[in-house]
Amino acid sequence: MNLSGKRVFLTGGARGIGRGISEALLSKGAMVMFCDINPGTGKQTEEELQKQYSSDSVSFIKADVADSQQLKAAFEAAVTKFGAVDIHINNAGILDQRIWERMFAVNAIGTIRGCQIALEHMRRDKGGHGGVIMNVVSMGGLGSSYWFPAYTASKHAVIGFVNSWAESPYQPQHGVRWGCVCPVSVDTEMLNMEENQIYDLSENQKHTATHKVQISDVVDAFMKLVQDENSNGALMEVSRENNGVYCRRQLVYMNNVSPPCFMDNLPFPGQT
Ligand SMILES: NC(=O)C1=CN([C@@H]2O[C@H](COP(=O)(O)OP(=O)(O)OC[C@H]3O[C@@H](n4cnc5c(N)ncnc54)[C@H](O)[C@@H]3O)[C@@H](O)[C@H]2O)C=CC1
Ligand SMILES: CC/C=C\CC(=O)/C=C/C=C\C=C\C=C\[C@@H](O)[C@@H](O)C/C=C\CCC(=O)O
Repeated sequence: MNLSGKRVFLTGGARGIGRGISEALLSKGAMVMFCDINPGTGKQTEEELQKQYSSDSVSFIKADVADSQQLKAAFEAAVTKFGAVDIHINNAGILDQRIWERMFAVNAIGTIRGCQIALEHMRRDKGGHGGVIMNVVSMGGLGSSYWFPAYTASKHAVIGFVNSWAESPYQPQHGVRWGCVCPVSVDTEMLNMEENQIYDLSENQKHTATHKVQISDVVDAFMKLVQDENSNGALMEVSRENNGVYCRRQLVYMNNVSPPCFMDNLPFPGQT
């Protein structure tokens, strides 16, 4: 997929992985509008990216993804500015077991709502132009993680939702391609946690020190996934062991026959 001229809306782009993805897309000629709950960092990032690229190609809008009206208004602002959105990226997320219901509202409900808003806009069977919906999930969404169960559940919810749309027999009519990047711990502000924010903080810190990856690793994997037009409903792991490897790479629906799912890290047939 050629990213030049593509119109992107991304959530949680003020810093961290979201900012990294925005920069990579801008460097390929895409246009990005990003939202964030933090107006100070959002504005600052907007200024820095506008200097580096151009003021037309990137802009910030304040929105809390857990607030349906704010999220919808932010997405609509991108549609108004660009004419349409081709790529929607749900990235905003938090990790704090003390406020697990809020965490669900942001990670699961905010992401699912983002998918629904983007799908309604993009689906060809309702007059849209098709598009791509990508999600920054977590390796926690692929299995169990006893040190943050509710966070893990919020990420499982996203994968269940995305899989269901990606595998729909109507997916070809929708013309929307789906994907999830699933990183292990990433060296971002999210790792700066207080006691009680997760269970077993010290054990987790030891694990993180030896396993964490960098934002650039997630960005590289994301760029591979977003450009791979032969994927739909793919889950891409980002870890030191399996960086940018498909845990599941699902073929685009063909002839109305359920496509194969690859649930391991073996190379996709025909790939090295
Ligand atoms: N850092 C890590 O170890 C990992 C992070 N992830 C996921 O990656 C995504 C990005 O995380 P990071 O960049 O690491 O975190 P981060 O904390 O550095 O950045 C998250 C951004 O999202 C924004 N945000 C938070 N709540 C929001 C809301 N309600 N509405 C709009 N914006 C909001 C924050 O203000 C911040 O700018 C999250 O979904 C996270 O769960 C996944 C695996 C590992
Ligand atoms: C410290 C927390 C910071 C950020 C949040 C976050 O998302 C971090 C996640 C870090 C690690 C999660 C690992 C979870 C792993 C288990 O669910 C595994 O059982 C995954 C299972 C299979 C993966 C596919 C494979 O390798 O075959």
